[in-house]
Amino acid sequence: MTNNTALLQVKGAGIQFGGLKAVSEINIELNRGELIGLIGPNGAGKTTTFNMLTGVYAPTEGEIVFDGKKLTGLKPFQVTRRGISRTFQNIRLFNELTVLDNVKVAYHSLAKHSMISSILRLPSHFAGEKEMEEKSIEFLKIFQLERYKDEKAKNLPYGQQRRLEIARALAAGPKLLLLDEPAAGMNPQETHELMELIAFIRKQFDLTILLIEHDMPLVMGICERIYVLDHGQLIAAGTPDVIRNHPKVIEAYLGEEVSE
Ligand SMILES: Nc1ncnc2c1ncn2[C@@H]1O[C@H](COP(=O)(O)OP(=O)(O)OP(=O)(O)O)[C@@H](O)[C@H]1O
Repeated sequence: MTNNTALLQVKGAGIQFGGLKAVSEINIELNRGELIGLIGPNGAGKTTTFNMLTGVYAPTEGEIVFDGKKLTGLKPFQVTRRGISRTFQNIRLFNELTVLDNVKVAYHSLAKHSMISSILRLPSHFAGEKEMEEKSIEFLKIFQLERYKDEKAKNLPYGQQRRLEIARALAAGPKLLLLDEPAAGMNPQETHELMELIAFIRKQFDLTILLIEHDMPLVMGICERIYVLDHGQLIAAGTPDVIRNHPKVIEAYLGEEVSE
């Protein structure tokens, strides 16, 4: 099925590492404004899919089209500029930088003032810096992190670090936000707050969101549709109700429990 309004089209994309086909000919289509889940047992190929979408790995088959243009072959920074931001399964913050600087770094790539004006310390540089700082603080407020702005990122409690990572991804001004297990390691209260926050930023920033998550209540509770990967293959796609009762999905997850 082709959809001209789709923001992202993954067309038969896959990747092979030596003899291992980590992801095989998957088709994913995200419409603008959707909040979609990507689930599957350990090692199913979820993070590898994110890595293909963000230019970390070039697919060895198929192609990826984003916002009407081919994405395949672009470098990660080019993908970010096209409008895709992500968070990582293992939090990747600049630990020694302050909370505020972590957001400013992301915002920097989009700032209007140039490197030359920064080096020459032209007035336009300072105007740009000020604007960048103000906007970064706005992001921190949304994530209730403003009071930590001068703390080093590494000193934040774990749940707050996860929120900071999302704030930083958002500061890059994406159209598509990829969240890799954003609730990992959070307690139920933090997870609940995170769900509300994800729903809020989606509306506020007109985002399309693709979410990898092992927390089933979270995925089932907020996603409109869900894609399921197993052994690098897409085994099911549909609404939470369809996925909950899908025989292949039940089998894939039973397999995981047994092997664990
Ligand atoms: N750079 C790489 N080189 C070789 N194999 C890789 C590479 N990256 C991923 N793989 C393999 O691809 C498969 C899929 O891994 P991936 O991390 O995408 O799974 P996942 O669904 O995200 O799992 P989890 O839920 O455990 O994070 C695994 O077998 C993994 O070992």
